[in-house]
Formats: sequence, C-alpha cells, structure tokens
Amino acid sequence: MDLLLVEDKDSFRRLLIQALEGSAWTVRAVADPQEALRALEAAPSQVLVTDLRLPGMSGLELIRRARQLHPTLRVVLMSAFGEPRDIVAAMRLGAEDFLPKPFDLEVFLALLDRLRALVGAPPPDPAEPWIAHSAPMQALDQALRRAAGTDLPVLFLGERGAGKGRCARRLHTLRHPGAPYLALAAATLGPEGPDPALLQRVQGGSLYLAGLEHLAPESVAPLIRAMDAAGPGFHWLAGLEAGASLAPELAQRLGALELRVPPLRERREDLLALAKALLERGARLEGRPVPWLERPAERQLLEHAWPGNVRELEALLGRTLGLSDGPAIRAFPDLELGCSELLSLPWPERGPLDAMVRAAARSAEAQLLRRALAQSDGDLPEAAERLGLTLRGLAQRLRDHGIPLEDRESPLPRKAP
Ligand SMILES: Nc1ncnc2c1ncn2[C@@H]1O[C@H](COP(=O)(O)OP(=O)(O)OP(=O)(O)O)[C@@H](O)[C@H]1O
Repeated sequence: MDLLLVEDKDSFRRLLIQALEGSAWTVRAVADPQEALRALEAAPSQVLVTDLRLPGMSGLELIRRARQLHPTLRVVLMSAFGEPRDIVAAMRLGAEDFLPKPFDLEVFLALLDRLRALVGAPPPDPAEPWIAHSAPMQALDQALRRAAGTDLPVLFLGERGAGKGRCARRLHTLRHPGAPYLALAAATLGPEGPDPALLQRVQGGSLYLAGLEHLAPESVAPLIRAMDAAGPGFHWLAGLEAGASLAPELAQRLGALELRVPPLRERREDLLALAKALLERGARLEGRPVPWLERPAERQLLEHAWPGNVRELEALLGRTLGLSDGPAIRAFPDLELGCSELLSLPWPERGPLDAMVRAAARSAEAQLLRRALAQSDGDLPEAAERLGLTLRGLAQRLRDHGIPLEDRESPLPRKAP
C-alpha cells in the first residue's frame, strides 16, 4: 500500500518515515508540493499525508489538485497552525482526518491503520510461518481445519501474544485463501460500531476483532446489529484475553466456536522451530543471512517461562538481530533465568481447588527439574544433588514428566564433551 508524505521540515519528515519502517506502507516522501504532484502523476498513491504550510503552495491546494488526479485518494492533513476554517476546507476537499502538530506517533500510526483498513483488506500472506509441532498445537490445527468447513464465528481465547491473531489468519487461509481479510482492534470501534464502508470491503471474507476485552460497552449493541446485518458470506473472528469476560449477548453471537490458543510455556516443543522461523523472517526483512542459534542460546530459550508468549520471543529475537551481525547467536544476555519465572504456572480456570493445586504443583515440579538440569548443564548427578534427590529418583521424575534424556533437540541440556 502506497503512501505519499509531504512535509518540508527535514527532521520531521525523517521521523515519520522512520515510524513507518517495517509497516505495511510503501512510503514516498517529498518536501515540495510540486514534486508531490509530479510523483502522483507518475504513479498513484492510496494515501496522502500532507502538511498545511508548504513552500509555494498550501496543503489545501495540494489536496485539491491531488484529488483531481486521483479522486479515491485518502488524505490526512497535519499542521501546527490549523485554523478551524482550514480544517473545514480540508474536510470539504475530502480529507479523512486532521492531525494537529505536535502529535503522538502512536496516534499517527493508529490513524494510518484505520486508513489501511479503508483502503483495502488484502488476504493474509499464505507463506506466513505456521508452527504447530506440539500436541496442543496439533489439536488446535485440527480444530481450525474443522472450523474452516463451517461458516461459524470463532472466538480465540488466549493470553496476550499467544498467537490468537495468527490462528485467525490461519483459519481464514484454510477457509478461503484469496478472500479479503481485515484485523481491527476492538477498542477502536466507537458508539457507531464498525464502519459500513469498511464492512463492505470485507464482504466474502473475514473480519478479525482483536482484543475484544477492550470493546467499549457502548459498542456492543452496534456491533451486534452489524453482525446481524452482514448476513452469510461474512466471517466473524475475534480474540479475547483468557479470563476476560464478554457481554452475554455478544458471547452468544461470537462464541459459537471457542478455540483456546495455548500459551508458549505449554508447548515448548514448538519453541525452537518458532525461534528459527521468526529469526528467518527478521533476517529476511533486514536482507541479511539467517544466524543460527548455538546450544547455550537454545537452552536459554527453552528454560525461559515466556510470560509474554510468542510476542515476547519475537521481540527478543528482533532486539538480538538488531544488536548482533555475526553468523550465530551464542546467548541472549538480557534473558536472565530468574527464579520467579519458574513459578509461571498454568493456573487452571475452574476448580475443584484440590485439582487446581495439583495441576499447578505438577507444572512447578517440571519447571524445577528443567531448571536444575540447566543449572548443572545436563549433569544428572549434579542436578540430583541440587534437588535433594537420588539419581534414580531424578530419572523417575524426568520420566514422569516426559523430559527426555538423550534427544539432541530435547529441552534437556547435556554437558559439552
Ligand atoms: N503458531 C505460530 N506460528 C508462527 N508464528 C506465530 C505462531 N503463533 C504466533 N506467531 C507469531 O507471534 C506473534 C504474536 O502473535 P499474535 O499477534 O497472533 O498474538 P495475539 O495472541 O493475537 O496477541 P494479542 O492478543 O496481544 O494481540 C505474531 O508475529 C505471530 O505471527
């Protein structure tokens, strides 16, 4: 999606370009309005973001001429000196929004997200990695395949960053790969509910409402009306944070099929494959060779509790790629193995209490075993001593938890020969 940015102040132009790096926008940026018109003559843009005061021509005049060239162009006007009459004039010329300077970059990006939704709803990239080796993810993948054979709305439940959005894209691709897809933050729905123009664009495809726990109470009724009006051929998907509640009338409509997305700590078998896929994607974006993970780095990943889930893993790998340019990642210096991480437990949501305590204790035991193995670098007698167990007792517990002893890719580290 193409965006033309017209801002004569070099430092501010650079700041906005930087803010858009890595986004879905292909940005052309110029300082001069005449040059902007020439750029639009050469190739259309879907969005024009322009300053009001420009050398040789006002932003309003630029908007007028640009929309003559491309009547469907969406426009955002920015200014530190926006008088109400300028704003009204810009709106009359078809501007979508006005950003009074100085503005928060978050506000700028949120506005562009909304415009992106209006401009188009491209299907998700079918080549996006999908890692589902672990048993819980295999089960989820089966459930997604079954859901793909229906027209039912699907509600994804899971912790933040666990991959609810990724599962929604997977389901959409299984259902109808080329159909339009749009992800919207539920918090952005106002009292009017979803924009009808926007729903129009997603006809025949899916709308994914992310962060349903942030939906304003006044948006519930308009959303239900929009769902009723949309009719068949329109697929509703939504993500809700585990443990959050949903207005009953909405739960009735959206919760026809509820799928739980397991947190990363419950699917450690996926960890290294996920890390490799995310590293590959990051390296490709930066146009550099993919670094490999050395054993200590892998071990750190496997031992961490991942309270922030796949999103946390993605952020860590992004930071690491940014800081290192070598062919391999030996360790993650900012990934400390704190004891508090061990007690990241899969708190069951329902009783009876005794069963909840037993499940939490079992998870804590598995984590303590892994931790002791990591601390003793895979040396079993040393790990047994740390845990106050006999060697045989340790082996028995490892078996109980299905922690393998010799598998090269296993979470159990071994001492270097
Ligand atoms: N199974 C998976 N395979 C590959 N990548 C994944 C998988 N699950 C999640 N990811 C990646 O992890 C990142 C976080 O996932 P996503 O945005 O779907 O999380 P979320 O649960 O929707 O988070 P939030 O609720 O906080 O918005 C994304 O980049 C996503 O592509």
